[in-house]
Amino acid sequence: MSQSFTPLKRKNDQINNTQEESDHLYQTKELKRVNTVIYDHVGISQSSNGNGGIRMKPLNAFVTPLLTDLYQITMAYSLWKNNRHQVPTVFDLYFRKAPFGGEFTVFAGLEEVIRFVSDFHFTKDECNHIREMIPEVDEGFIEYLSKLNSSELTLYAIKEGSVVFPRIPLIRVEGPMIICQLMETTLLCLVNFASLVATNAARHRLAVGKDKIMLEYGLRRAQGPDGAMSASRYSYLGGADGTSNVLAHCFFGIPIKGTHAHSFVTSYNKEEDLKDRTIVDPQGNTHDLYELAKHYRKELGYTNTVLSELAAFTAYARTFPNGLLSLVDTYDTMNSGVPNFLCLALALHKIGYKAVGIRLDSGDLSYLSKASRRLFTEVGKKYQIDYFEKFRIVASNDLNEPTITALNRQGHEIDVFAIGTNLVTCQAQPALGCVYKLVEIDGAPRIKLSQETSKVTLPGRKTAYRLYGSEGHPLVDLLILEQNNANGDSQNNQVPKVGEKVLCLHPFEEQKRVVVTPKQVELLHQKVFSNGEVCVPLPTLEQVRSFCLHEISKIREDHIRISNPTPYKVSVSKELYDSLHQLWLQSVPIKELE
Ligand SMILES: Nc1ncnc2c1ncn2[C@@H]1O[C@H](COP(=O)(O)OP(=O)(O)OP(=O)(O)O)[C@@H](O)[C@H]1O
Ligand SMILES: O=P(O)(O)OC[C@H]1O[C@H](OP(=O)(O)OP(=O)(O)O)[C@H](O)[C@@H]1O
Ligand SMILES: O=C(O)c1cccnc1
Ligand SMILES: [Mg+2]
Repeated sequence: MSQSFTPLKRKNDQINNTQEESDHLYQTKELKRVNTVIYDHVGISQSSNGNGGIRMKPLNAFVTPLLTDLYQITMAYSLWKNNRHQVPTVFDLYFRKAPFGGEFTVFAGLEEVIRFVSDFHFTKDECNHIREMIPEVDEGFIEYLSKLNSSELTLYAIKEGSVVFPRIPLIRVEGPMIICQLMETTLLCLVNFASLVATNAARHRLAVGKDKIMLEYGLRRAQGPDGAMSASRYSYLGGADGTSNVLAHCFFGIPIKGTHAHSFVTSYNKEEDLKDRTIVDPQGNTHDLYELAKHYRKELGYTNTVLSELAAFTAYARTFPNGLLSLVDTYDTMNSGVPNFLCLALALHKIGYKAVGIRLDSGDLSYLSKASRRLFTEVGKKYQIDYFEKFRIVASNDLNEPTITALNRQGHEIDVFAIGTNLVTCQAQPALGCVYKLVEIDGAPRIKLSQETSKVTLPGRKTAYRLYGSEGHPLVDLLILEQNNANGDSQNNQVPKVGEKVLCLHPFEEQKRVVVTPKQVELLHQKVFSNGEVCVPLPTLEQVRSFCLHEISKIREDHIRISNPTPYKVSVSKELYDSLHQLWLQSVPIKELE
């Protein structure tokens, strides 16, 4: 391979930006500016490449056909050389094991997949790069690539935000071998991290509980800028209520939240650093806020609190008189931070404003949250101010699922869990293992064998149904073979029906089988892309998040609980079971013993 390198610039080539961004994009005025500066690929555009359909662009400019492994391109070249490139194929994208020792996964990343597929084409620059990388390449192949697009691809997928289980194809890709194969790495890259983060967020959400707020604070610890943007987006999808990431707010419309850092407190070294102590009340009268706070400090006997901290809180309160949320652990949470906050809360109250609360960022968060709440209630009672006992308590500091579970066990008074590192880096499991496997070629099912049964692929063109029980919970996901009729339309064989018994078999363990009489049957796959066009309206991030939370609420509690969850049943129809095992037998070479 040649080592020469020409820097690549991918512009808004070949696309006439004749249509403004459509409503489904995350729009705010600011957002559009950000889009054009940072992500020059954003927007829906009328296609100019002949297929007449709507094309969408990936939100991230790195998402191009070259965001792939070299072997995809060398294989593509070989397929073309050997005239195998047009052979019809079917590929499944699925995972084998749910992450974090759990039994469920939240499927995310589909919108980016659809955008990537819809925009799929090699620019002139990219073709030149391929020519540089493979000097022996035939010019005919480069010519072929320059005209290649996704018009012959068809994608079926489960809805983004769905709760999904092992072995069920999340996406089924159909089309000529060359283009299906060229999808592999990029699609996996787009689905794996997105689904991992969404699942991580969903699990943290379950730990935190419905009535509490969960914020994502991970930007500084994320895996680079792209990791951070994806992490904020998919944490929100999976159940976070907001982020501290400003660009994610501007770009995706995620609610933005924040407090202040220790440096803001330590930057005040002495009282005199607070040059202006005054504040104007809602009626327009000026008060000395700092003196007023010190008055309460004396009245309450909090004489040992750190005055420079009180000065810092005053400075913040002057800036945001109705938004004071103080970080209270810089010097001593219970002997300085919380009392100082209360002095300012009283001063603000006196002149017609309301403080918001505190953030705890170290120490025993159970004990400190309870002790703070006690003090809020005590002072609130003393001065007969009702809302004091409800001051918001935000907790941060390396929170993760086990810590949150421990806090729940011990009891706490935390209202908001702000989670950074563990949420965005998925420290408990850094990758999801979605794979992309060939399951049919030229109409014939294909199988990939393995010593490990779990790695054997399920051959053939399959679709999935979710069968629900009488209590409204999903009982089992069932994969059945799908066949094409003479028109090329799909025809479902043995489709499960409400009220009719269905035999559901474990794909590899014959003795594990159940008969289900579903109360509701849900088709999981829908056609999302065909004939060069996106076939479904893309929901907003907000809609996908609501859908995700609703789907999680439908799953039986024991499947999603944190410790020792019950495995959810993923099964195959009798026809698929027979086809799989027949193919398996045919494919295993018979060993000869001597
Ligand atoms: N009640 C609790 N039960 C279980 N874990 C807790 C509890 N309170 C806090 N934690 C967790 O314990 C860890 C404490 O962190 P660490 O040992 O670094 O101390 P720290 O409080 O941050 O001290 P420092 O002030 O030195 O930074 C954090 O991960 C925090 O989330
Ligand atoms: O702990 P995380 O879940 O990653 O949440 C984000 C952390 O980032 C901030 O401080 P930083 O960690 O930068 O400094 P600190 O630990 O000294 O507070 C914040 O105060 C949190 O502690
Ligand atoms: O706003 C905050 O409190 C914040 C944001 C990011 C990281 N740590 C804290
Ligand atoms: Mg920290």
